[in-house]
Amino acid sequence: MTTGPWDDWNHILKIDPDKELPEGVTYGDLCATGTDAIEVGGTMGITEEKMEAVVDACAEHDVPLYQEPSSPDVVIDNRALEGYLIPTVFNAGSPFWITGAHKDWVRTDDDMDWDRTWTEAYVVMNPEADVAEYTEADCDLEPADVAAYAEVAERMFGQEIVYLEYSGTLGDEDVVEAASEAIDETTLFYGGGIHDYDSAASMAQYADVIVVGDLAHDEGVEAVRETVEAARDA
Ligand SMILES: CC(C)=CCC/C(C)=C/CC/C(C)=C/CC/C(C)=C/COP(=O)(O)OP(=O)(O)O
Ligand SMILES: O=P(O)(O)OC[C@@H](O)CO
Ligand SMILES: [Mg+2]
Repeated sequence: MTTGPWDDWNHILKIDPDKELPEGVTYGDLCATGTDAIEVGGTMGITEEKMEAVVDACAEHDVPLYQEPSSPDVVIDNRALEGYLIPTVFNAGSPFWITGAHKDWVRTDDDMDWDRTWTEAYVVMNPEADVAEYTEADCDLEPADVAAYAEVAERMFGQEIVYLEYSGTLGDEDVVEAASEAIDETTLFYGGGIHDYDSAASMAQYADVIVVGDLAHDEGVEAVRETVEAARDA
């Protein structure tokens, strides 16, 4: 299976263009936390203008930048981006979030930049998160269900990334462990509720890459650094 830059990552910082930074914190400070990559994205309130502003603010700093669009109309064409990580939600309630939005996107673009485009096979796990409501995800899943989704993603759909998304709450270790055991070459991303060294370590023991989001907006740089350290130690 082809590999990607994420093979060498431990930590991603996800910056939400619709959220403020804590007082005194700059995008440059967040780029300098030691994170391996920055994903720019969020579910609600996203516009091209907000996306551009964050990408431009991070562009001069030495960290790979990726856009993670929540819909085709917010995809931006910005050379500072290494590329696009496009979600597809395996447990979505509507096929629109599995292949429909993707079809619409490709249909409107006659010059797709495939060399910079990858997919992330999401399994959305927190029913309270905006992303669960947005995609009408079926979050009522046992570890064995999640493991099966992960195996299907790798073996049947050739996905290079499986993303366990607990956005806003810390996940169940048994679920993350089951998913990690179900896949071989595919890289396991885990995101949701990571807020300190220990919570980062608990997920990084099973996930290949941990994704930290709201912490950057709520707490700032030191808290994010702790999670980078945990990801590296794992
Ligand atoms: C085909 C294209 C270009 C886009 C569609 C991509 C899809 C299927 C998006 C589905 C939704 C999704 C998985 C978005 C990714 C970003 C994400 C999960 C953000 C975090 O969500 P929350 O934390 O719930 O949202 P807020 O923090 O904005 O409330
Ligand atoms: O904001 P948190 O809860 O850290 O979640 C990170 C990321 O998985 C959200 O898409
Ligand atoms: Mg969020």
